[in-house]
Amino acid sequence: MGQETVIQIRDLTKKYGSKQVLNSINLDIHRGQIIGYIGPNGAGKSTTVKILLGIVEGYKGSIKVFGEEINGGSTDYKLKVGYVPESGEIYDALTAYEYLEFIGELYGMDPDEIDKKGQRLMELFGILDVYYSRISSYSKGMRQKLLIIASLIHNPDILFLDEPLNGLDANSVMVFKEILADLARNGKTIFYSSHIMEVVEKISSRIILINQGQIIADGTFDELKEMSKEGSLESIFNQLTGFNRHSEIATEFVKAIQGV
Ligand SMILES: Nc1ncnc2c1ncn2[C@@H]1O[C@H](COP(=O)(O)OP(=O)(O)OP(=O)(O)O)[C@@H](O)[C@H]1O
Repeated sequence: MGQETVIQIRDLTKKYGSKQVLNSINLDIHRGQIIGYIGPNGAGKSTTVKILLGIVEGYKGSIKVFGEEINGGSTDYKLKVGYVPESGEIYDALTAYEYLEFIGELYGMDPDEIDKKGQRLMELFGILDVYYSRISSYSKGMRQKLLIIASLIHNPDILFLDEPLNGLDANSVMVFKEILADLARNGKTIFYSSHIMEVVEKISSRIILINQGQIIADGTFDELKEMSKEGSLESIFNQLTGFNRHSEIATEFVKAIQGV
């Protein structure tokens, strides 16, 4: 597969007002990698992803996707990108059929192709029976499955996932993890943001840990283990982000609830 760079980030810096949210991020992401992008709440993960997607502007530095600077005006690269947002902004009043037609057409797909593919993917996820039902009637997991299908319907080369397992049952999680591995084997690049360390540890070919807007670790799970001498990704995460007050905070929290 070689080392084809699909995303190149140089000195990416972003401020909201006077708050420095990203502080000189440098990254080269290669074709076929599954990047586990992790970090504490507020570290800057979503901001990075939204900048890469062209949703957030006003940053400093350079970002090239497939060799092209993304603030250069061309939005062609967006056709090659899929995105599962953390909180699904989804049109409740539409049916899955209507929603997928809408999304697919934005990507320039043929309506019949969208319909055929949409039905097949819904069938494989076990939700074909609600294809013509309004999304407002869906369970949480059904909505998540639809969001995943919508992000993949145009066969993107890069996939950004923000807590994609939200609401999925254990069987669906297993299927989805296999899908990600298969996609990566087929040369797709996956940017996976999550707080579920056991999953990130298992599926990622490379883990990037961001803290206070800076990359503080970047490597395979084995390399991170070697670096920190900790066993699980959860404990590596705690150690590298300098956090060891779990019990103390929990005790104080329970005391505060009880008013003591
Ligand atoms: N639109 C905004 N205006 C002002 N500040 C923002 C905005 N969006 C994000 N921030 C700030 O930027 C910082 C990084 O936020 P971001 O959403 O990137 O974090 P994150 O790593 O994705 O966190 P989480 O794990 O909680 O989702 C936070 O301090 C947040 O308050």
